[in-house]
Amino acid sequence: MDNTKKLLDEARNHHIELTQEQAEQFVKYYEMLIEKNKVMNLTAITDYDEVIVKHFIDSLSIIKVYNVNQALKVIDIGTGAGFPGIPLKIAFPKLTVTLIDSLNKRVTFLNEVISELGLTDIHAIHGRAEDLGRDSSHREKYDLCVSRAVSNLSTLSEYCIPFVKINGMFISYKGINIKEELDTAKKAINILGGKVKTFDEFSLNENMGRALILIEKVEKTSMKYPRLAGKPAKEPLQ
Ligand SMILES: C[S@@+](CC[C@H](N)C(=O)[O-])C[C@H]1O[C@@H](n2cnc3c(N)ncnc32)[C@H](O)[C@@H]1O
Repeated sequence: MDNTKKLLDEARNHHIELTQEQAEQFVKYYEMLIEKNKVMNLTAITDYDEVIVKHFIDSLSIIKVYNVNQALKVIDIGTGAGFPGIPLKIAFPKLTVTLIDSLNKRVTFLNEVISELGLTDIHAIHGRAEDLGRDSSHREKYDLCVSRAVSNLSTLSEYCIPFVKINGMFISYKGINIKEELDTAKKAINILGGKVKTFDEFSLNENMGRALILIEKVEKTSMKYPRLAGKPAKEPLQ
């Protein structure tokens, strides 16, 4: 089956409607990912069918719990090869997206993808969450912060919550069985001005359980946070 048709069908199975042009952008992104993966470490998953589900559909699964089909300012922390930020921008073009990663080589790749796919209102920035979260042009400037596979929820909350506006949302993409991790992180979330709204566990396919944790920003984050680079990972708030 043709690659764009496969993607359109799989997206439809997950109640996501894409246009032919969007499907072509996803296929181009896949090709660039596989090509660049030969010279740098971007993804352990390379099979097209697996990339569709485990990277693309997983990134878009947020639509189950949050309306991303609107003009929101979104930041993706520790985006790596662009997940979930690039699939979100392709599928929901009204979003304005900022991608952050501490590895410059990955940011260079992301800029190549943005340019090749002709995406607009999306920027890739090289930096650490701990530094950019203190920068007034990013701090408390986003409606939505997303992050997948970067750190435990306590550390991640210190990276992410400072970027979110009051009444905005931080959504963490996790595997299932997150109850204990969530309980451990609740105090940190509270200290940072967040409040766990809900979490949703679901299956992407028969052997891939996933969870999305929604954390609402209810108060301004104290200027004490994020702490200096490295500290949130070394000594997670508890
Ligand atoms: C395992 S990868 C996950 C990438 C992508 N989010 C995904 O789901 O495929 C984690 C990424 O987070 C980045 N990262 C880790 N700590 C970071 C920090 N403090 N600030 C910014 N990026 C960070 C790493 O450079 C890496 O690209």
